[in-house]
Amino acid sequence: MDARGRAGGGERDAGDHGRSLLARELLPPPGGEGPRGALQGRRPLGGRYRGGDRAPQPLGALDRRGAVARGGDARGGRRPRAPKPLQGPRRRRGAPRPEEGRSLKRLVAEPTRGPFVTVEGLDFSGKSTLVSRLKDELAGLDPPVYFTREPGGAAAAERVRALLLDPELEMAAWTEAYLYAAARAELVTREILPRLGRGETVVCERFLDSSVAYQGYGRGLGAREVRDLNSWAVGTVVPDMTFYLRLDGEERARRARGSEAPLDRIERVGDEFMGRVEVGFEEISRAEPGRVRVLDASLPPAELAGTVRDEILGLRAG
Ligand SMILES: Nc1ncnc2c1ncn2[C@@H]1O[C@H](COP(=O)(O)OP(=O)(O)OP(=O)(O)O)[C@@H](O)[C@H]1O
Ligand SMILES: Cc1cn([C@H]2C[C@H](O)[C@@H](COP(=O)(O)O)O2)c(=O)[nH]c1=O
Repeated sequence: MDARGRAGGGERDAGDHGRSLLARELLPPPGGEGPRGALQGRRPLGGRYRGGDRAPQPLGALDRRGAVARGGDARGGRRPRAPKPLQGPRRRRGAPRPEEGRSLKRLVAEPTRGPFVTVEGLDFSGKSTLVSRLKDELAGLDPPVYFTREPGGAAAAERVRALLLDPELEMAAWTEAYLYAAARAELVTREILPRLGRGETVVCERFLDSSVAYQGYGRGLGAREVRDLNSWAVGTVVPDMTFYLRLDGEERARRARGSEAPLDRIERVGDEFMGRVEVGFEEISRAEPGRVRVLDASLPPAELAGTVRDEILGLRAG
């Protein structure tokens, strides 16, 4: 349960059961080092990134297969030890399986990556309402649609969520940014990557854009710095499509007043902060019109859900 008493969308103890080959390769051995073997040789935590002038990988730059397949360092630097890539040719759903005689390993390495969709927006813009309708509209599909949220969606990440949203806690802006990134690393490694690798669709309420908007713009840490920090957490996982729920301040304030739940630590920061966060989301959507679809969040919930459902079905159809 979170600060508002809501259960996590995809919360479950990931455990070891049913984990895909890909996930097993990404997860550390017991007592091992970290979510990616790639974390060897990383820059030290703490202090600002002084890694020189290499730009982080632009969001939205990778195609669906490539986003998971390529194991290289998103910053073009030292190549991390790459996970085994999903690099085989794409097999259309229903097409004949590769001919007999090919090794099991080869077959395992050839699933079609599923679409990764995120829902973004300011607090009270209607993300949870939209996602809850989508759960009904997209139930029972094969491959399934998996719904999750950030921060959270995995046992350890839900614990981090509780810390992040605890109104009793104070923390430095970089501490906050690292904790969001840590929760993201857990969710990506344990839940998102394995599912995409099995061809499932993943819909995530908030993702990296929220860190860029809230910590990068809102807290003033810088969009590039926050993306850079998060490159270790997301690896090469980039949303195929992001729905940004745009809502004017007045309607947002009206919805906030109508909410009975106590405000969490971030919601308490104040209007100026939220104004900067909004600028962040607007900048992201301007910079990446191909990935970010802006929705008028004042439309009726059923209309919004219908639009997003159709887009997701379109993505699944390829
Ligand atoms: N399309 C809509 N039209 C009118 N009211 C809406 C709409 N969508 C959501 N609401 C209402 O706005 C309030 C906030 O919605 P919701 O909890 O879905 O937002 P949220 O973006 O998930 O918020 P948070 O990020 O703070 O969790 C709720 O009272 C909800 O009923
Ligand atoms: C992922 C992410 C979230 N936040 C903020 C945004 C919200 O205020 C809370 C999450 O609560 P919600 O009810 O689930 O929307 O956390 C952030 O500041 N940075 C992030 O990366």
